[in-house]
Amino acid sequence: MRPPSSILPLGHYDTIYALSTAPGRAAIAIIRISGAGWWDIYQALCPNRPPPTPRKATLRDLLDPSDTNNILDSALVFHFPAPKTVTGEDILELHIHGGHATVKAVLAAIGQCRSKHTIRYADAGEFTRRAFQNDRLDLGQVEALGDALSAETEQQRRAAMRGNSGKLGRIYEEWRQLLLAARGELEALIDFSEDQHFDESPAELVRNVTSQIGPILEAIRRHQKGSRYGELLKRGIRISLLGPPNAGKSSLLNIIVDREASIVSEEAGTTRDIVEVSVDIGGYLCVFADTAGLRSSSSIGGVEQEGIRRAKAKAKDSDLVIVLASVEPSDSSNSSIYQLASGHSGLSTFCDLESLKIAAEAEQAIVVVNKCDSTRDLGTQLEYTKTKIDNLLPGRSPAVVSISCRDAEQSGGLDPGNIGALLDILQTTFGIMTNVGDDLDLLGVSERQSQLLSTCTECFERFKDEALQGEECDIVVAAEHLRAAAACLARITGRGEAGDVEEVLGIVFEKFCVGK
Ligand SMILES: Nc1nc2c(c(=O)[nH]1)N(C=O)[C@@H](CNc1ccc(C(=O)N[C@@H](CCC(=O)O)C(=O)O)cc1)CN2
Repeated sequence: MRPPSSILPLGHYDTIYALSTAPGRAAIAIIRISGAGWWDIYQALCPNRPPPTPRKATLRDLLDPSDTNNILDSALVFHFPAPKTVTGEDILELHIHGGHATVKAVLAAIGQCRSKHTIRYADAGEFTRRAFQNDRLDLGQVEALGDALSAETEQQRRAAMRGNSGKLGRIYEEWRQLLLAARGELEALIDFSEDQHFDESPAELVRNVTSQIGPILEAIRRHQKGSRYGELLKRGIRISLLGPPNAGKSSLLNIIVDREASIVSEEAGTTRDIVEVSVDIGGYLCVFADTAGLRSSSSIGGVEQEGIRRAKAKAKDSDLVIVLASVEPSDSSNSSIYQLASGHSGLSTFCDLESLKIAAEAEQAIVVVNKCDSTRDLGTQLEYTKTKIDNLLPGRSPAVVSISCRDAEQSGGLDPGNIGALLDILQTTFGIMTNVGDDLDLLGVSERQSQLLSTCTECFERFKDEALQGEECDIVVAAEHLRAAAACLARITGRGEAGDVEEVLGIVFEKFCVGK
């Protein structure tokens, strides 16, 4: 029988197959086969049966090619004819029962099929690589797919899907075409200026091109902002918990992650190193760094001092700083401790100045006042605390929330220890930190793409510098800057004259699993 699809595959690639669902026991497993060899595989497994109707589920017994009395499984099979498929090639999907032995037997049978096409097990990401090679996806979409596959939180998933539409790739391609056209005009000047009459003088032309790239430059800035926010969602929001020893940093972290993630001890200065814990708060991936308690005292040892140094460095590097203040009796041994407000029965609100200094410089900061136990009446004291913090961090007015780790650990109630309020404030803050405006697609710009956009703007700047020379402007040099800018855009999508596509593909496909 002739294969039902008369359309030849686009490239001359091996036929690849793989288990595309997770290995292990499951109700159903899907084996995907991509390439011209699909027909030989189908015939070997379903001898003398008519081809499946394209894109329709067809029930077939799969037989062992070396012993046709041995029915391997009763499966649903699908044929997706090239080129309108996910890889651009013919695809055969076998939806089989998920038992280990069934999957193993069917994979072994496919491996034994005879064909003039080489049939082999796929490498990691190879189906997606085919999609790229056959122009079904651009590099940005491949990256987004990788992100979608590794998304663990709702916001990671949303950011990944934003890069998936191909819209960004189309925009970059449009810009690239514009630049190439402008470069073409400049080069026409260079090549023919002696024997042809041009409406525009070279200086005028360069000026026109400069005004054409103005809006692109603006758009690039928006894309870079989107990328920063998208990365916050994808790689997680890095949060540092700062405060004096025993303020309750580790307890709070443990309550938040709801597991024993870092050492909790009554002894001051036990969290010497930085413990990083990832947690999903309202769909946002948060990476908490539980740092050594900050205190400046000559009596502390070298190891602890190193811990403090690292804590400060980490805090500078984080996206959000949570300063932990607490309500307790005064600790005279700690010179950097600061009394924010004094209250009843010898209790005051304390914070340390080092933490506040770091918060003053942080991208975002929140102050959490711990040890506000239900037994304490702290209303006015907390009001004073808020006012004091606003005075100490002018223009920042960070959210101040009171909690009690002790209540959270010990008692029931609706929201013991007010932790729910803290989590609400965190979520609101994350929303503000990642608010990219109406054009949500900008969240799909990856870090790699953003770096290329930076290089692209550098080329623009060089072009503009050259253009500013007016009559002295060197057209050859100016055209070269435009070519370099266009090449950056080509490397984003992996199309056009993108030189190092293989290298980029290597990086992008590292994330992929076999079967994808
Ligand atoms: N069984 C199965 N489920 C799957 C996939 C798959 O390959 N197989 N996918 C694998 O990633 C995802 C779906 N992605 C797909 C993307 C494009 C086409 C496709 O055939 N596109 C054609 C025709 C589109 C149409 O019918 O309108 C095209 O784009 O030309 C199929 C699946 C998730 N679920």
